[in-house]
Amino acid sequence: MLKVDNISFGYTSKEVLKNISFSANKGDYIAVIGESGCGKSTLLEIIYGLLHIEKGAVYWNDKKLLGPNFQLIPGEDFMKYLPQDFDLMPYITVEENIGKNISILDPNRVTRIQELLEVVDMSDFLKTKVKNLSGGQKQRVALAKVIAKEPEVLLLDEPFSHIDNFRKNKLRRDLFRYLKSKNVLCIVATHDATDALSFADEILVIRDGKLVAKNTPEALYNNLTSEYIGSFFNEVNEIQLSKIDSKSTSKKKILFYPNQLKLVENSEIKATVITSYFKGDFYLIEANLKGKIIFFEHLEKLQTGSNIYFKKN
Ligand SMILES: Nc1ncnc2c1ncn2[C@@H]1O[C@H](COP(=O)(O)OP(=O)(O)OP(=O)(O)O)[C@@H](O)[C@H]1O
Repeated sequence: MLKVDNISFGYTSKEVLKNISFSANKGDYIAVIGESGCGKSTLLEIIYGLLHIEKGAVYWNDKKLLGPNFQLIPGEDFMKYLPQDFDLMPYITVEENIGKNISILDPNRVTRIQELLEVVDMSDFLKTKVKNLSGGQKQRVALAKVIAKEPEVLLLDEPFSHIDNFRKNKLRRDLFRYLKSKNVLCIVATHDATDALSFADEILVIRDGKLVAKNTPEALYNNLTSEYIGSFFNEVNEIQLSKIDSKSTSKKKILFYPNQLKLVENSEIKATVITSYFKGDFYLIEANLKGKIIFFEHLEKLQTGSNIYFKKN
């Protein structure tokens, strides 16, 4: 089990991580989300042992990890960390790069490299020099390289940021299935809602260096209590209750997703259409409701300026 116990850290006197605690088990996939600069990469670097912490500690199976001030080479052997600027050697081939993380004494070396390249869908590039690959291809090779060592803990920082949507979905499914089968604990810092919602066992939400929520994807999505968290997954409407309930005089604000508003023939909740955004299966409609911008889903495009009426699901 990995235990992060009350860690705080600052690059300068200003703390960028504050009292972070959580634990995770082998085989878990934990997604770390939060706005840019909130401290996600810093957290991964502390866990891996690249940054020295004065406050708090990180434990693996009850053993306290020493951190960079006590190691000749910073970083733990049983972990692998893939930073945002994936570290590959450009002038050697894909095969040689991945081979760097597999012992030359391993009798299955060649088949392991092939198996890893299959996971990231790069089998055709075995003999290609890394400098001749695109950004997304390099990222896939970098992923194959970090899993080559069969780490017990894998820390990935924005692992699919250079990969097109066309490949991303299959790659995510193949990679996370592979990591589960090997019982690897994987912690991923991500801006991508699908990385977190569809694959994670648990999501950690960081805001201004603090851990503000930790829960399953379903619990976080369905219990919409914070615009900060909800807007990571979808558009979030925040509306004063009295604007959608004529009987209410409450100043209380409620939060809801676009699919929780339904268009009706007539009602007391009237809005004006601003724009319709095509989303594939539906249009996301932006409308003005008594001076407040709201979003809702609708199957057809709506005329800008037309009046519409709602009820809340
Ligand atoms: N080497 C450094 N020296 C000083 N400050 C740093 C350093 N690295 C990061 N920071 C600062 O620490 C804070 C947290 O940065 P971090 O990279 O952990 O955020 P993040 O959540 O990973 O951001 P992003 O999503 O943009 O990658 C930011 O304010 C950043 O400017």
